Amino acid sequence: MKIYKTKTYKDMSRKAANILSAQVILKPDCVLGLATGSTPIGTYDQLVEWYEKGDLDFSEVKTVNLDEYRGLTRTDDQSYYYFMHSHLFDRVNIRPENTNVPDGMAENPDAECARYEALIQSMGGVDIQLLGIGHNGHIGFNEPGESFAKETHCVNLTERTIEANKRFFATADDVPKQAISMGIKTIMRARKILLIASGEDKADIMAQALLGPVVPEVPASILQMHDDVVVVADEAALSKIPMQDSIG
Ligand SMILES: O=P(O)(O)OC[C@H]1O[C@](O)(CO)[C@@H](O)[C@@H]1O
Repeated sequence: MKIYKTKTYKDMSRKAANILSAQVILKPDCVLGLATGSTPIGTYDQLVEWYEKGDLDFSEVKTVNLDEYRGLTRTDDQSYYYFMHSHLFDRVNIRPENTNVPDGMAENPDAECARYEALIQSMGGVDIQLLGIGHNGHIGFNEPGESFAKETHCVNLTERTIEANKRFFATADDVPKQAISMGIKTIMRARKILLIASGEDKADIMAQALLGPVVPEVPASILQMHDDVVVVADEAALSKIPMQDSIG
């Protein structure tokens, strides 16, 4: 595991975008695994900036997103489909047909999970998977206690996640109670994983995830078992991890 400590959120975003860009430049038809949440927004903004300068070409890039709420339409501004289009897909030259987000409106969610998992495999797997981390250690929507062996599946969101995400909705009651998410097994199959985190409120969980025991109660702890993980986080998020290096 390689850990880059940056001074600020902006530096974190630039470094993360740098790592994703390197993947796109080295393999123009790569498969990027993408994430939502507030943390990756700066990373996507940086990628867009470099694209606008002519330094990046997404015309052959394919993407698969980690997760999607159940019950939100694509036009709902809180759906992850909408998020990805507004923060990245509609701002670069990626082909819409090369982007993939689970269908949260699928009538048969189990069939949708199976379709999505098969799709990822048929694309040849994920070259680099971007991840944020929840305060309870979730990655994607894999909540504490879930088996590490799961592939794409339907998830019941925890109260803590609903609480954390209610800031994006009118009330906590409006936050969907379920989601479709890549499982830990799916995530761990990615050839490279890029975990990003920012802010003091993530310091405890980052220390638990990176230094604590590998247990389903801290889903992100499984990343210690992956042989190509890069962590990019700001000083605040890494403040409970003893280390020297700092960039940016
Ligand atoms: O980046 P944020 O907003 O702190 O969210 C952290 C995690 O929580 C989620 O938004 C889901 O609750 C994930 O998509 C994300 O990785």
